[in-house]
Amino acid sequence: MEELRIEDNGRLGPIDSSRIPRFAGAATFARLPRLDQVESADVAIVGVPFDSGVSYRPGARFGANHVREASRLLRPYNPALDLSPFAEAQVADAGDVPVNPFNINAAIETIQQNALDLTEDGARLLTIGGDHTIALPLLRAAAERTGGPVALLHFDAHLDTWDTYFGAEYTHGTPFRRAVEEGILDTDALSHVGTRGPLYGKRDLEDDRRFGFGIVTSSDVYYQGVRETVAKLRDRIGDRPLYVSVDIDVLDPAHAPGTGTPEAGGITSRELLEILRGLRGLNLVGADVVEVSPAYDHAELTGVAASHVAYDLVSLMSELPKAANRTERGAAQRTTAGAQ
Ligand SMILES: N=C(N)NCCCC(=O)O
Ligand SMILES: [Zn+2]
Ligand SMILES: [Zn+2]
Repeated sequence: MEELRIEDNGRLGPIDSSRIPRFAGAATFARLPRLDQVESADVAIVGVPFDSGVSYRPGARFGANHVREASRLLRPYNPALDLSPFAEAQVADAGDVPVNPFNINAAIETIQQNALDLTEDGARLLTIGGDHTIALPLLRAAAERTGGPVALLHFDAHLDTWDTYFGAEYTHGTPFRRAVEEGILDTDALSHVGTRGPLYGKRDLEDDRRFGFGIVTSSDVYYQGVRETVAKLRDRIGDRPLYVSVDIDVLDPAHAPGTGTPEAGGITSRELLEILRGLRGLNLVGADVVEVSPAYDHAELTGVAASHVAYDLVSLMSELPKAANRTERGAAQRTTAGAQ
């Protein structure tokens, strides 16, 4: 069947929802073309169906396709930024990374390799998870591409700088401690936003501070508001290469019930979107939206919130030039299959 896509500014855009009902056909993110349907992408969106690193409720392996389904209603013009992201840049859906559900180390390696492959030509990568374990290989790939440590802006109810769970080093509660240990994060420019909820002990916060993180808690966002939050974050990030990781549980469970480790007292989707829009112009080299677990979702609330978060992140990326990669890995070094 003919796809009847919008073409704008030479870019192959979404299927035209005025001619093919938006609820028809297979879902790609925002009904965009698949990566194999375009010559090359400036912004690629990839799914990582992996949830073998969770400590509580499972199901985030189904998150990427849930977000794709919920993204059918997105439209091509973003009024909040006065921008048409799919005309500004060629954006495409790269499908899912074929991750091993039984071997976390193998999955991490596959994710890293696929992220490197997808960014080889300077494309900026937005990943839809998956549990938060996947941020580690994505950060490794981002740091390899930029040729040094990256700034991190981490939206989450949780710190995710814990050490181990049941002796396991690579879990969804530990990616950012591992990343600091590996030297791939710029420890002058690390921020958590939306943190809240009970911890194991005060030591969690002491460790986190020692690693270099600054914290804007969920309550801080409430008391100081979006503008001051954005100003503080921008100040800390400066012009460094920036990776943004969004755990959807940063939102209050009322806004995003479909997640694995929910905590009361979260920020609203409006606050999150406004903070993201406040990052306009920063050197966003990569981003993810993780921890969407559809079995716990209701009325697609979480899927819709995550799809809008992804849309605004793609909008920010669409305005940036292709990334100037500092390092490149030859094809011979690749050991894994390309994204499916
Ligand atoms: N990354 C997420 N969503 N959660 C981490 C929670 C770790 C814990 O169960 O203590
Ligand atoms: Zn979390
Ligand atoms: Zn997390």
